[in-house]
Amino acid sequence: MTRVFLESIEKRYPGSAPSVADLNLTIEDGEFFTLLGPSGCGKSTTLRMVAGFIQPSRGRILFNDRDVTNTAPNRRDTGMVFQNYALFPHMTVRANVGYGLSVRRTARAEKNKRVDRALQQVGLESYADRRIDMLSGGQQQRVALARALVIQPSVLLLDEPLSNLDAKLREETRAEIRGTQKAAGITSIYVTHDQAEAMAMSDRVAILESGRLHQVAPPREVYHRPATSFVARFIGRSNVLECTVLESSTDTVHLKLADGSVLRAPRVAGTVSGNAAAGDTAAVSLRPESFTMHTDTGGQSRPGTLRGTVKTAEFTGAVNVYEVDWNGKELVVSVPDSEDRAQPGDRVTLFPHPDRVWLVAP
Ligand SMILES: Nc1ncnc2c1ncn2[C@@H]1O[C@H](COP(=O)(O)OP(=O)(O)OP(=O)(O)O)[C@@H](O)[C@H]1O
Repeated sequence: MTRVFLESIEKRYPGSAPSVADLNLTIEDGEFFTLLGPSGCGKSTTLRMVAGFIQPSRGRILFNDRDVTNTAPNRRDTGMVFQNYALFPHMTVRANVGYGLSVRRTARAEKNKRVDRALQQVGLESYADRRIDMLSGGQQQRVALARALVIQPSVLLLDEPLSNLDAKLREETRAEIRGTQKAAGITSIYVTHDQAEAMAMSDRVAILESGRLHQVAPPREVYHRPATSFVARFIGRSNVLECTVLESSTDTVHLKLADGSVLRAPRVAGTVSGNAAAGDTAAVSLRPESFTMHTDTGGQSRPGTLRGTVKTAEFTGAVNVYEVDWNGKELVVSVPDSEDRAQPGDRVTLFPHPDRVWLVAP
């Protein structure tokens, strides 16, 4: 039963901007929590501070009420899975998994019992006596997971564990890791730059950029209610457009786009829209699938719509993806395939669904 608290954590290397700046996070007991962001955003540095390999320049790290900020890595009670597995290739699976217990001088019978259980947890019972160099990459990564689980850590730390696997194996292994973590109920912190992986596996995701935290939320919320334009663009695809707030009522914000079109967005307390006031400049995120699209029949523009010209049309199976030139900007629109397909050069009217118009911090 472990909650992890990061309190005002900063990591600054001499002569450069902070790698991690004023980071506050609470990771709940049993949670699968992911640190997500592009290369260099500070996710590995954060994970390594929790492991104890890197000392924060400022702030505290707590496991429940135990302050571990100055505790040595081997006394923190964490298990770690690395990108490159870090296994002993000439030793057997059993010897690798049991290594941490041997170091801790665990009695042989107890050690065997725990190794068997860990191998069972990752589905590798029948490989116990194989040498590591005779396993596939995915199997090696499962051995690395078993080795971390066998010491029954309070917190499991995983640093891009799937990035050496090919795409298909990565998808299979992510489901296995997630299943094993849930069954074991261990508080876990996972680092990845792959947003699809983060969305598929996590209870909650923290999105970092240049050492700064943009948002912490469950995957669906991050997708449908991104806090900032960076999150809207980094998670899936989005059309992010500058706008001005015209007025806000109890549950709706009216906004004006660059071409003068007026859209309505839901007003939700605790988000950018909740604080929107007339005259503010903001940005609006419109996911490609949040539109319906019709071939333009001319006449006056209707309120709440955008008019543009199709530049490209791509059939992808279930949906057609269009690039639409709107006011000199390229919008991506994804609509279900139908008889009424638009062609490049067609004038179209886009109807954003009012519930899917989402205000974000610029
Ligand atoms: N030992 C160091 N000395 C100076 N700067 C460092 C050091 N280690 C990391 N950094 C810098 O800190 C920032 C964050 O690095 P970090 O490795 O945490 O990023 P990351 O998000 O994990 O990236 P990646 O996905 O590429 O591993 C980067 O700008 C990096 O250059």
